[in-house]
Amino acid sequence: MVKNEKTTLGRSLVKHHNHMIQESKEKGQYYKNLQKKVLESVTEVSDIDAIIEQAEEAERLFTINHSNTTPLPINVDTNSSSSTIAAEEWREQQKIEEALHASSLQVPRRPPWTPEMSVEELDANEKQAFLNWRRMLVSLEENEKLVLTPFEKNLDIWRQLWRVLERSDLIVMVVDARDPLFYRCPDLEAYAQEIDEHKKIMLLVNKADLLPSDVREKWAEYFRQNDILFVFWSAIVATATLEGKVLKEQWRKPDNWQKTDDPEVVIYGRDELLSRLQFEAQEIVKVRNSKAASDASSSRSLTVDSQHDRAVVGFVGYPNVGKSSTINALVGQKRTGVTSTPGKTKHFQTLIISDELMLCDCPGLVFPSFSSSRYEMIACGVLPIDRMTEHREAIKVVADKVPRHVIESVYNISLPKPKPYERQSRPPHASELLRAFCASRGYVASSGLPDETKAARMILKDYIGGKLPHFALPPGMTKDDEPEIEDTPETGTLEGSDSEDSTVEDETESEQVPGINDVLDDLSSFDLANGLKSSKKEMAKKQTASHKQHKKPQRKKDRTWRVKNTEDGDGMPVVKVYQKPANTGPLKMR
Ligand SMILES: Nc1nc2c(ncn2[C@@H]2O[C@H](COP(=O)(O)OP(=O)(O)OP(=O)(O)O)[C@@H](O)[C@H]2O)c(=O)[nH]1
Repeated sequence: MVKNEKTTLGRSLVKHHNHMIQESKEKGQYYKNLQKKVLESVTEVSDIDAIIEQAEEAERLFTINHSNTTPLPINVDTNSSSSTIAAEEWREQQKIEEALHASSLQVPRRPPWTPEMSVEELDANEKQAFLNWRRMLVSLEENEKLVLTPFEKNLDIWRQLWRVLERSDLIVMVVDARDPLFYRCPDLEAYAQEIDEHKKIMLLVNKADLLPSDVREKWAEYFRQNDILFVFWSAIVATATLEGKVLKEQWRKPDNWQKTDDPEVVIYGRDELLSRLQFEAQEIVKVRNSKAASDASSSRSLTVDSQHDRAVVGFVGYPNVGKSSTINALVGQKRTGVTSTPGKTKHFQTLIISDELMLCDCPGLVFPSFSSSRYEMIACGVLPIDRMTEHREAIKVVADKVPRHVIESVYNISLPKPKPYERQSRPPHASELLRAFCASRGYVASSGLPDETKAARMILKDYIGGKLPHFALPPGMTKDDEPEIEDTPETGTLEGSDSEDSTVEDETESEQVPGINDVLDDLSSFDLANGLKSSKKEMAKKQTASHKQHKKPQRKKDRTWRVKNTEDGDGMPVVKVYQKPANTGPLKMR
């Protein structure tokens, strides 16, 4: 009897315990779901997701408005018929179409509002306007020659931008100095002026420490010619100076950074930037206030803080361009989170600097664009590396932009030379770069093949962080105008005769049809590493040391890339070096 009682009590205790666990699990899931909903950047929506999401939204709006919404056209097949036209010709036509539709590529506008509107009304209007905007972009994609790259699809993120634009007098568009136009959104400038004609946009060309001064000069010229207000800046250098850190040389010679007589080419310091921002913003406030005094009806365009005569400067831009780093440097302490992962800032923040100046940090936004591929966006740091599915596509962007000898020098690797029948100046193939990198570091996946995914991630991090130097030139400038990227010692990858051959062929730049000897040569030099030093010397060594070939089975020899290069000095310890964000490394600034 006593035993029975005990068993019942035990059972009910266990039952109660299990029940509590179940309850807490459910709660946990609930809060997790809630958290997920908070504010997440959405740039990738599959067709089916888009259909479901838009159907839900359309239905919701229908019940609110009782109005008929036309079905949203979804372009499910974006690739049709393109295969029939030659790639080059296709690209040309695409460019024409892109230019034709450039003006349709707008950022979404906030619908007109008044303070008297109810929250629900405001919300419904904004959602309807956003849906119309998405519809417009989808209809653009119906044109098979137009391909939109991933862009921000979360209304709440755009809402943050709307608020920052409305509040700010001066809007600072932060761009990455290595390709300022990629990160510039001209329509944002138009939109800011639609809100208030007095607002101005300034291009803050951040990460200027990664740009040689002669390239800065070229960009300065371009900005001046196109009436673009700009400032060269480096948040990382300003922060280091503020903290009294001595920045040591990183991967290039910094001595010529400030070698310029042009005050507009100099990289601004913190105090200079603060006073310039304050000056520009206060000018705007002054003009507006004097206009407002004569025209009382323009109260709608007054910024919130203009009542206090405090100028507001808003920072906007793509993810990862350095908005938060800039604000931290300007404020003088860490007020907003900084990481190399795009999309860190989720909500806009305001920071009062003084009675005269307030700063406003907006979450990074991926603006709609035609011109760049998803992989370019990953390589440029605006989409997270985690979104990379085809790592070779992303590495191709790197291989195309960083000169071959620079890659070899930075990584201390030898990339396979172009075959005699190929264009001698061709960039390395992604596969060549990845395999040479894996070989030098001994990266092997569980399958036993080179761990290209790991290599791709590391290379991309270096490319984004600045360890692999690269930069774009202003439109209209050719490669001949490109200054040589410095600090690239001869890697000694090329045998004397080979390099002579290549100089001759470089001049002609023609691709020849491979002869039978070339094909046989390629086959004989083929190995899994496809990028190791398969030089003639090595071949000769293999042939003469025939006794070694007898001792080692062929299979083992073909896989030498797995363990090769440990004597090259940068085996696994490289991980320690390269995993550290490149920009935390010290730089010397004069
Ligand atoms: N070399 C260099 N790197 C910089 C500079 N400014 C920022 N970075 C780096 O760029 C990365 C992104 O910086 P953040 O300040 O987080 O960029 P953000 O624009 O606020 O990013 P989101 O939060 O995604 O909007 C970090 O790894 C920074 O260390 C700079 O002037 N020079």
